Amino acid sequence: MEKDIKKSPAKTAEQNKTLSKPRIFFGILFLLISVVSALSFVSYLMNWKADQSQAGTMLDKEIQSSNIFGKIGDWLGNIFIFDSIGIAAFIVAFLFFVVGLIILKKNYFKPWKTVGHSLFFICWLPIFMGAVTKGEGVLSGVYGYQIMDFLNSIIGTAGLWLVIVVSIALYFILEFNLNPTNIKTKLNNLNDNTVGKVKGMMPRSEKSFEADEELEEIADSEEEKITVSESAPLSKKVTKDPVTGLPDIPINQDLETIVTPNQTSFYESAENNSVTLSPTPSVPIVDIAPKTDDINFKVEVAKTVDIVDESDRASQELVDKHGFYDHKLDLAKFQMPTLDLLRDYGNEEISVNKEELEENKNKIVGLLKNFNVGISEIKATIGPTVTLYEIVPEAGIRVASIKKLQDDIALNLSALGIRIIAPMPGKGTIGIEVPRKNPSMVSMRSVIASQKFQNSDMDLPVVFGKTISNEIFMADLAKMPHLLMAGATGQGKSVGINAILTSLLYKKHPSELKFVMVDPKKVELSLYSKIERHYLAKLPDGEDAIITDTHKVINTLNSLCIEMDQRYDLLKNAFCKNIKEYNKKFSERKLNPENGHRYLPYIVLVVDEFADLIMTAGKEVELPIARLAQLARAVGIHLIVATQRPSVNVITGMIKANFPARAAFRVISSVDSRTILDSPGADQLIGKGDMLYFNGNEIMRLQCAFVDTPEVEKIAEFIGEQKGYASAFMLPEYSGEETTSTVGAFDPNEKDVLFEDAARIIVSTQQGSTSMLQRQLKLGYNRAGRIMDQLEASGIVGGFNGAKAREVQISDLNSLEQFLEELRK
Ligand SMILES: Nc1ncnc2c1ncn2[C@@H]1O[C@H](COP(=O)(O)OP(=O)(O)OP(=O)(O)O)[C@@H](O)[C@H]1O
Repeated sequence: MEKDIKKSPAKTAEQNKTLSKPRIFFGILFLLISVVSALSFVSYLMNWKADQSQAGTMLDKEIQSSNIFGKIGDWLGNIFIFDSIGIAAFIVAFLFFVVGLIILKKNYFKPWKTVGHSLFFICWLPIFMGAVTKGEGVLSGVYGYQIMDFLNSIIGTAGLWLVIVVSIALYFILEFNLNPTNIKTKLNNLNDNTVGKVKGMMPRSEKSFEADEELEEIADSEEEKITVSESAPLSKKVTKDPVTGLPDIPINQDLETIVTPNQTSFYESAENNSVTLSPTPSVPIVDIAPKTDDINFKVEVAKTVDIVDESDRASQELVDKHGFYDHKLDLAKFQMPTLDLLRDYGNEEISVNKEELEENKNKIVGLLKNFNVGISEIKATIGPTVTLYEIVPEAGIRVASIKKLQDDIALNLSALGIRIIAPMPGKGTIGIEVPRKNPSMVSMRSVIASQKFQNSDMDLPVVFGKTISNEIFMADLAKMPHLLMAGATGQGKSVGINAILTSLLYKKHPSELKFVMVDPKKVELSLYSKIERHYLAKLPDGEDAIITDTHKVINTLNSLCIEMDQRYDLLKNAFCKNIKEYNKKFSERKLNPENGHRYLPYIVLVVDEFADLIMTAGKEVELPIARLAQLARAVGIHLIVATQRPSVNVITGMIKANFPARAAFRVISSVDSRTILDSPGADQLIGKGDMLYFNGNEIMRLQCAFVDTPEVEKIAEFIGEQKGYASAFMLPEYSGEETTSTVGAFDPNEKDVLFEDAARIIVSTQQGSTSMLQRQLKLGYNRAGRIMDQLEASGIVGGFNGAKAREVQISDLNSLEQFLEELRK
């Protein structure tokens, strides 16, 4: 026992770290009481005759005690040894020791078993000592002597000894399951063990000795674990079949549970220490695994379990010590934004204007009658901005004939934004959406405060607004998994982006979510710069987290691709299919940070004006975006790409194919609507947040929730004022071509085919600007940059001049032509 404490001081210290202070205090107190009383008892036994006369003189300083712990020791000895149970008092000291260990969570002893055994001996030993000493001395104590005397008077000396012998014999038979066959087997085993012991006396290397100790330790702890969960099977574990000598295991008992603890520790320790170990008698495996071929087979079975169990055990140990990994711990005090940051726009109850309803109904019915379309039923559902009239046409009416009437109905109702849904999916009706004269606003506050949003367990919950039946509409960005947004200027696209970002900010802790923001318009997303150290991600050399420069966008997108590849490697090494599984495993401490594992926050890339990027950087932006859209979903990278111009050269087939979720605000033409939604309708919207959402199956009309710039500002301020990380989340460094291309000596063989054209443009305009080259020659940034470097190397333009254009060294085109002639030679 002491050996156990000594042999792993580091481990003990580590465990103490996790013990509460009162636990440590009381644990040590009990251990001290046990040691003090044991020493007092020893000292008392040696000096009791002399000291007993001093009983009752505790406070008299004149009188000295010869007990090692003075009068207290003397007093303890008197109480426990003389007045009560004699030398069985040592068992009491031992019990204190066990209690101390249990408080310190050192489960070397099984509590109830220990208490049971101790009680038996506390009763039996004093009587036995009484019978042996006949009441002479203190070994039996008063209790032992009295009982012995009492029994003696009733059943005589022979009867007394019979009781003593029978009781101890019964104890051993019950405890060790002794019967004649068993004893025989034990004796046979004893012979084997003697040989083993002789072998064991051979000198062993220090390493193998340590390994043995470790084996014992692991076996102990494993055994303990099983006891906690399956105490019954464990008790059966040690019993053996009297005939075969094999472990006595019920048929329905899980063999692995029994064999595993010992086997596990055996193999693991052996591997860890790189030495071959023969199981020693101290390792419990020997108890349950006599040397027969069958048992070897069991060892094989256990070995498979071994690996899983051991890693689980290691992570379980870590979890026991430190608890689950808490990714929020760095910003443990972070407060999620409160509702009062969002403006209350007052009553949002939908007012029912009966006259308007009646009027519209009559107009629809009348018009359809004029075109010989009979209606058997009509029903109105009032939404925030739109009323949906559902009609059931009479039998024999063709749906197409009603669809054709869209413009006529719009004219008749003299309303913009009429949409006919024929037929309504899953309803067997035809829907006519008619905008209301006095639409009600859907505030961000009302949707964020809703039960639906508050109780949502989506990974990346996005609340868009309300449907036309006035229900709150939410979608999980993690499942979309990428969103394409389009809408002509002033139709609510920026408000829509803010609504998405706000929903995420209200639900996700900074450790769980990072945004990469691209804002070529420079003003739309600048509000979010305040949350840089909480929620934004950027390149290690990036100054601003919100990217406005096309050149930096390319680097950032490529860096995101690297992050995606790295995340895939991490997932592969962790045998996880997606980021959720991976993070769960990481939190359960099953992944070692030393192997590069880390908690992975979701990354949401937001591009506010995609058309602008495509126009300036073309394929260089399109390719990484398409790659991310194709692959990044499983690793938690999601894209929100918005554009004012949903033309086919901006939203190419490659982009469209990888963005299953689309949100369309009002667009200018039905061609644009088809580009974004693959169907017309977005051109019929009424603006101001009226939108269509397509999730790959059906198109839904929604009223986007309204969140104003001052509200977003308040939220950003609220977050920004709180303690954040030291910097923004760092994306991997991207060392693309543009960063490696250094301006060296000019090599005519390597010059770009457009080199001369570029030189002419530069000289004729006298402007050494890369972006001008991009525009004029319709090049991507990288290529234009490379040409500019070549122009610099050849001496046509001067060196890089910060924000200013480069100096042009040749003043006119004639001189340039001569110069180029020279270069060609
Ligand atoms: N959900 C909404 N509810 C009510 N009004 C809205 C909503 N969305 C937008 N609006 C109104 O429309 C105006 C323009 O919206 P927003 O700034 O989002 O347009 P946009 O499409 O982003 O334009 P741009 O592309 O030029 O930035 C807002 O100022 C607001 O008055």
